Amino acid sequence: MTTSNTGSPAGGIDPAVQEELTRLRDSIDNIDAAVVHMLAERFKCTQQVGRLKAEHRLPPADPAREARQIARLRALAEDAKLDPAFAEKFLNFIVAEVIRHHERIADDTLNGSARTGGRPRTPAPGE
Ligand SMILES: O=C(O)C(=O)C[C@]1(C(=O)O)C=C[C@@H](O)C=C1
Repeated sequence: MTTSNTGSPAGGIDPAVQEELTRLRDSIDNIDAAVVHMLAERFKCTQQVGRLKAEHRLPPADPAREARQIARLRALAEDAKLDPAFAEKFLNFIVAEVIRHHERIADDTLNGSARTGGRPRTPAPGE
């Protein structure tokens, strides 16, 4: 091709099409904002779970719980006409991040940096 693709036709976008696109993008922006807020709330809960697990020396990951969550979300996705494989991948992506947080909290709890307000603990002499 000799012309570059700028993403819009040379004569500009039909105003009716532009209006429809803007309307849909406004909804997408609202949905994305809701997703971010819901994820933030979910992470607030999982941070508390991470602290509880660390205090009681429980393992960061619970594969049996994850299996139940995946089965449930796959069924919900199917009902909602969302690809269940995508729903499973999305949950796994989030849970992997949660487990990383749990491991960090457990580490901080064991090493005492939680008592220093999250700052790295000063190592003892010879450490
Ligand atoms: O329910 C727990 O035990 C959690 O730690 C939360 C959570 C989750 O993000 O949903 C994360 C890790 C576990 O493997 C299972 C579930």
